[in-house]
Amino acid sequence: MSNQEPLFKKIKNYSYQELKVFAGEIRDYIKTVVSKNTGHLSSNLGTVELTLALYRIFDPDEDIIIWDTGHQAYTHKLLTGRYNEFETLRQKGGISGFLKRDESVYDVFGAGHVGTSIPAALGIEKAISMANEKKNIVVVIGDGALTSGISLEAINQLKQLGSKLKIVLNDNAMSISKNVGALSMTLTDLRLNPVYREIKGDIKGTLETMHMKGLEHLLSRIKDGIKHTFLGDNVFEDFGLNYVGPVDGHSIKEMEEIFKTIKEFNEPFIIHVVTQKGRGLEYAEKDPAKFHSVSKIDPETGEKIYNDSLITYSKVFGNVVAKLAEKDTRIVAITAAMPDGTGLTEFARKFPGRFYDLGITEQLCTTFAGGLSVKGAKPIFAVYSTFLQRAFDQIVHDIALQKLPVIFAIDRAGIVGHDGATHNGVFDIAYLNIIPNMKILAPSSLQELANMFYSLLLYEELDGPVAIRYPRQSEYGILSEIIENMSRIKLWKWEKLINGKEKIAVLATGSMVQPAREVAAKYGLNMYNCRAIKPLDTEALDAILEENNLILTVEEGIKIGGFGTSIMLYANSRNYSGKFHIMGIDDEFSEHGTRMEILKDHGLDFEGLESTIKKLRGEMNAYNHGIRKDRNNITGHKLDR
Ligand SMILES: Cc1ncc(C[n+]2csc(CCOP(=O)(O)OP(=O)(O)O)c2C)c(N)n1
Ligand SMILES: CC(=O)[C@@H](O)[C@H](O)COP(=O)(O)O
Ligand SMILES: [Mg+2]
Repeated sequence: MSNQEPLFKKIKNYSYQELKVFAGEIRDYIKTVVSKNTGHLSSNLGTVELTLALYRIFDPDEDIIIWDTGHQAYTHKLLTGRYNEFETLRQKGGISGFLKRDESVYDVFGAGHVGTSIPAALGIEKAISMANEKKNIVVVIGDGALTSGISLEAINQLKQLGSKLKIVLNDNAMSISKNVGALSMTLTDLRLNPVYREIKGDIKGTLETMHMKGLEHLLSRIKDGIKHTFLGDNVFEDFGLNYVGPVDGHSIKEMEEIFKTIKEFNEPFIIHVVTQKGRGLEYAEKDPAKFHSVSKIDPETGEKIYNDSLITYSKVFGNVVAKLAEKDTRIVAITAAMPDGTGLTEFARKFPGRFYDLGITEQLCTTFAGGLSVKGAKPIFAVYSTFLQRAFDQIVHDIALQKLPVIFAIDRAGIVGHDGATHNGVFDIAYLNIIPNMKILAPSSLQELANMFYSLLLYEELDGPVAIRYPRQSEYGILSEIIENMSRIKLWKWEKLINGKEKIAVLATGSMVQPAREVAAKYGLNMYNCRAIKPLDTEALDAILEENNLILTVEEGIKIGGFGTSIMLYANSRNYSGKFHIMGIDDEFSEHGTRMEILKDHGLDFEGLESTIKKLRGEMNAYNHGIRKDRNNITGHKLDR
């Protein structure tokens, strides 16, 4: 935890001119660090003035300020004692790119997934009132996050719970891509409707008069005249919130006036602040979605610094399904606000009528896919592993129980790298493995990913849901060749890759096949690509149990409930008497760093796999040698007699 004096104390004395200069410095600093460390660029450039204004009026030592998601809270980090450490953003051992309670007392509620701010703030508000304390509680939430299920569920409770939350709605009309849904249209209306604009013009003057006349006058006006100023009669009023706005999110002065005023009220408010995603950096302003989350870039041009011949699993997935959808008109693709990240942009362009971006609604997407499948469509829900966690019950109750043929394309499965603990997709094997009727596949290469979708979509009669999990990884490959070379594979059969010399079998799945294969080749071990995680290929497994004295399983996922656990249970049911070892991720949350650094921490890189395999092989040989020696001893002893 940082010992630096928090800057939010200092900025209270800055003039507006000094604030303007400081905002420029912050933008430069964010650009410099993010371009070399990776991170969230556009969203953070948009919240600089908003954070400065907020922290001049509300005091993080006195008030409670909760940020949703945290991908836009870099200025918050800079102002709350982490200015120097910001250089280490998202690096191993450095500060997190999201909100983390262990990192700072000012990160009141940890986040990374959207929509947690209003629910958590409501709980905090109730706990404070139980302790007879009084504090201002402020939430900062984006227009995208506002549309997520739990945000709306929480807003629905505000009135009933007598909440006094001050919700700052940071509206940039964007989720990662363009925001979608009716609420986003309402926000556009509020932003653009000339009636509101006109009234907005009144706000400043009215507030000034109100301040002059004092607080009592202010309070007396809240129910009547205030509505004229605070634009009532919109959807938020129905939920018990006083609506204020729209406010210019790049005018510190304008925001301060509003924040100062609403702070005086013991009433719940939504303050509609309009910001520009990517503000102040030309390339980010032009294409905020592209610079939402960036890998290393040239800070001046925004050009990516990467090897052009590497392609991602997401890109192959997206282009493959866009190709296959030409052949089968029943194929439909769904995303929960991640069309770019999941690689579905090409599909959306080619088949707008068969593409659904339903906003940040993983639960809705899952059950919606179920509905589509009931009437003969072939829905593919493309989703990051970590976000699919939100839809566990929908997978169980709506999909698997009813044996509905929904395909889950699970991207970012495994360690994601710099995003860290909130985003690692390490639980999906375990949480899907335990669901009856669920099938799970994991490709070991880009070509195998293409072949899996090809075989599944064009040849397989599905009798229930299938998940295909693949990592946040780039590999060498040429997209056109991968698509041209697509062929039918036996989806549920494991592939023996190496006929070893020893009675040791390595059973690896997905991203772990390639590194495990290198080690197995070096030591002459039997090596299998276990592309089907569930159901197990029991025909192959029976033979493996028969032929080997040591079985090692390797997966990029949590060990408990994972692939290795399934093999162990099966081996146990067959009274396997050989040795068994599971390699995967221990029962802990992994930190941030590069993907390779974190895999190394878990012993899942080449060196880690080699050292475990060498050790186990050594123990095995010593054991066998021991048995032979014991046998010799016994025999010798007998001879002695
Ligand atoms: C549950 C969940 N689903 C998806 C995401 C991915 N995600 C991160 S930020 C974001 C967009 C949020 O939009 P908004 O709240 O408006 O923030 P902005 O970036 O526009 O400031 C999405 C979809 C997530 N973090 N959590
Ligand atoms: C904040 C958030 O959840 C997303 O922006 C996520 O960080 C993107 O991850 P990728 O960079 O892997 O697409
Ligand atoms: Mg937004």
